[in-house]
Amino acid sequence: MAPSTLSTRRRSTPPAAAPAAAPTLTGYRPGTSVLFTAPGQTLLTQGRRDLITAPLPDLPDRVAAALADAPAGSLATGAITFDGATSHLIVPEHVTWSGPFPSVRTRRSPAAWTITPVPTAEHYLTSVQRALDLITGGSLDKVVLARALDLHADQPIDVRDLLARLTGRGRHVFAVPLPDQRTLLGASPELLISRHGRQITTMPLAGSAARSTDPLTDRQRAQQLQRSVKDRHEHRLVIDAIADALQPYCTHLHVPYEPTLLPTPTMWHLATTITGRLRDEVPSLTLAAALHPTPAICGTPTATARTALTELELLDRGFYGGLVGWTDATGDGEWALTIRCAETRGHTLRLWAGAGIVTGSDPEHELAETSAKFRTLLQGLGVTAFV
Ligand SMILES: C=C(O[C@@H]1C=C(C(=O)O)C=C[C@H]1O)C(=O)O
Repeated sequence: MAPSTLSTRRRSTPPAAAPAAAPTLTGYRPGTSVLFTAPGQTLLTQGRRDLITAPLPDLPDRVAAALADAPAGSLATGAITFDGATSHLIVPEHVTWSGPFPSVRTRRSPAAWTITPVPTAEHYLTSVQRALDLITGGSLDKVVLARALDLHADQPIDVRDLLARLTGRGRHVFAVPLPDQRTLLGASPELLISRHGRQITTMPLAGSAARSTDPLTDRQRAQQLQRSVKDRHEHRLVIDAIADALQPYCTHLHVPYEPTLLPTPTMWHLATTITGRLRDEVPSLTLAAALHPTPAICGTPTATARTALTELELLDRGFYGGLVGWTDATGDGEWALTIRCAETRGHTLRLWAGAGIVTGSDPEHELAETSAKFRTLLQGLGVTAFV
C-alpha cells in the first residue's frame, strides 16, 4: 500500500479512547511481548504476526505495506538502531492499551553483580578531551559521547521483575524482544515525536544535572542548570536543529523561547516541549526519520559528530540512542529515544549512558553525568555498588 493511502486506514488508538483498565504485567511474555508506556498510557503486545527489519528511511513504506495486510486496528511497535541501519518492529497478534502503569513493589532480587565499565573511565575521559580538541579546532559544535557498563548477575535476570521496578523512572518505560533471546529495556525521559492526526509534539532534552537526596542541594543544582550558559547553549543546538527539521512539514510550529526543568528520579534536564500542526498527515515514522539523530543524541553538525563519536566511542551503539515506540496504519504514533536503557540476555546486561560535549564541558563532570544517568537502571536493579 502506498503511504498516501495511510490516512484512510482505521486509527488503532485515539489517545482519548485508551481504556482506563488497570494495567498489569501478567500479560507480559518475555521474549515476545513489547511494552511501551507514555504518560497515562500503556501498550502491551502479545504474539507476532510480522517482523519488519529495514533501514529507517524505508520504514514508513515497509510499515504501511505490512499493516495493509494486517487486520484493521493493527500497529507496528519496537525499536530502531542508532545508526538507522535496521529496525526490529513487530506487528503483534494482540494489543492491549491500558492506563498509566502503577508502581509495583516486587520481590527484591538477591542477585550479586559484577560490573565492568566499557571502556574504562580513563578512556572515556581521554575521549571527552579529544572531542573538546575537535570543538576547539572548529570542526564540531557538539558531540554526544556514550559509554557502557557490563553487568553480570549470579542468576538469570528476571525481565518482568525489572520492568516493574522501572515504573516511574522515566516517561517511557519499554521492553522490546530482540533476536538471540536479547531484550532491550529501559525508562527513557525523552520524546522524539508523537503524532495524533495533524498534531505533533516533541520534547527534546539537553543539559543535565544529577539529582541530590538533600532537598536544598537538589534545588540548587536545578537552579544552576537553568542558569548555566554552557547547558543552555547545548540545549539551543538541539532545539534549533529540531525546529529546522520540522518546519517544512508544519503550518504552525510553537517553539518556546525558554527551556523548562524536567526532573526524573535521578536527573534534572533542560526540556522544551515543541508542538506543531502538520500541513499533511505525514506518518510519524517519516517525521522520526527527518529528525533522527538529533543533536541530543549525536551532535552538530550531524555528519561530523557521527564520525567523531564512532571513532571515539569504539563501541557499536546498536539500539542504544535509537528509537522505540509504535505507529498505526494511519501514521499516528509515538517514538521515544532509547536512552536510560540496557540490552539484557541471560545473566548479563549492557547499560548505556552518554553526555553532550560542548565548549566549556569538563571531562570529569561529563564522566560523573554518565554515572548519574546509569543510576536510572542501576537503582531499578537494586545495585548500589556503583552509585
Ligand atoms: C545521551 C543521553 O542523554 C541525552 C543527553 C543529555 C545531556 O547531555 O544533557 C540529556 C538528555 C538526553 O538527550 C543518555 O541518557 O544516554
